[in-house]
Amino acid sequence: MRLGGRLAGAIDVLADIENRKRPVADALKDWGLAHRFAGSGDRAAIGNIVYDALRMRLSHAWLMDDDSPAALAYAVIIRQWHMTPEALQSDFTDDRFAPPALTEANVTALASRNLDDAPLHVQGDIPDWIQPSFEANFGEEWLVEAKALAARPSLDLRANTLKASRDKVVKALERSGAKASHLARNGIRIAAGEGASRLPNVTAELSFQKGWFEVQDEGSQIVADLVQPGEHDQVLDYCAGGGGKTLAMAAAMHNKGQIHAYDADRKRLAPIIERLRRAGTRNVQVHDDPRQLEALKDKLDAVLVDAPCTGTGTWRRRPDTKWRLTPRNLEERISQQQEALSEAAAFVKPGGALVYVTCSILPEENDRQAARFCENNPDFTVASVADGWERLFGKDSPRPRMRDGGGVTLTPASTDTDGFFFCRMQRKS
Ligand SMILES: C[S@@+](CC[C@H](N)C(=O)[O-])C[C@H]1O[C@@H](n2cnc3c(N)ncnc32)[C@H](O)[C@@H]1O
Repeated sequence: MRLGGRLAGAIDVLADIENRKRPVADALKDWGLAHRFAGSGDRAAIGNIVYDALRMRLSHAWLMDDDSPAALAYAVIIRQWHMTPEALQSDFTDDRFAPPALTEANVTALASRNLDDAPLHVQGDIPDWIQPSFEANFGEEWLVEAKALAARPSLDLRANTLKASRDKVVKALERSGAKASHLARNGIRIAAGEGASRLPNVTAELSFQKGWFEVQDEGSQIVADLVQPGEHDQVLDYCAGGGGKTLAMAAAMHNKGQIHAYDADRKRLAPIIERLRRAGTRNVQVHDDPRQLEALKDKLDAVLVDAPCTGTGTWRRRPDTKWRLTPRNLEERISQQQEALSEAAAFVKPGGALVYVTCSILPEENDRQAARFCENNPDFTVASVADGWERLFGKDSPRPRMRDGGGVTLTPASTDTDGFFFCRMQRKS
């Protein structure tokens, strides 16, 4: 397929997502099934246009004075893939699969509008109602943070040191452009490509089947590292889900001590079994019934609550969720977080730690939750993360946003990772 056919395909997918309120992955998959002649390169290029359009939906629509799927898709090629409207039109003249040309109104708007004149939330490509939360969290830097959340993310992997060193994994994935990450100790990064370029399917590699590495954002690796579980510790991962953090902690503990992995949702927990097997993990017990945890009350050195959240820190990877999020969703997540925190706290032994993590960058879900928890549970106080950060990642490493309150926020703009919040609350001895 030439660019015209790919652009037309992306317009169909964007229309499907909008009309039927469908997840991006489902809409892309259906398009692929209905167009079996399209090769993997075509499908990847269409996916790139769709994801790029959703990441910068507001600013694209403002500059085109049009939020139709066609206007958004054209804006991607012109603004993000750096082709001029003239070059595009000449490329499309003999392409019968190309979409209808840009409208006169689009061309005029694009030539005359300047994004500096747009409302600030449009410049930052975030929903208007969430701007005050960004301002509260990042002060004058909020627009920089918002813009960084609209960029394409890299593909991040974690070397599973139970089976292979980071060097060994980097070598195995050399032809994919894999390099050691700057921050995470076992992190490996494959840079985001530009335009139609696609990321490699690393899970098809033999080295993945052998358990040498996991796909995990560097931010997620860093927060798991910051838990700093000792080799003889008893740890509970209370919201273990598919086990991303459990696996990272199990390797950091050198397969020693004990991790209990629990999740209230059995379906989310299910994939952990196969992942633990592939990783060669021997220090994890999986629990899908809260009654199995009864005997652990007041006994554990560290309890991790990787809480359900709005996922605002992962907007680069899941840009459709940016536009679906509502104030009501945020309220729901806040109350689920409070519930999970108060349930999990019961397992922390005197002198132990309750670790609170989200993949959100909103203060309502982060510092404010930690502060509220400590206010209601005077047995717990927030501990500083600064020393641990230096010890783990070095003095000169990029710094997350640290607050006086003790929690740290990782962001694409500060640490070049997904957005994550980490806070350690120590229980009195
Ligand atoms: C952010 S996800 C966890 C991701 C996982 N830790 C990882 O690293 O792959 C949050 C999880 O919390 C679980 N959850 C929500 N409320 C819970 C509760 N009260 N008790 C236990 N798990 C809960 C959800 O089912 C969901 O799987």
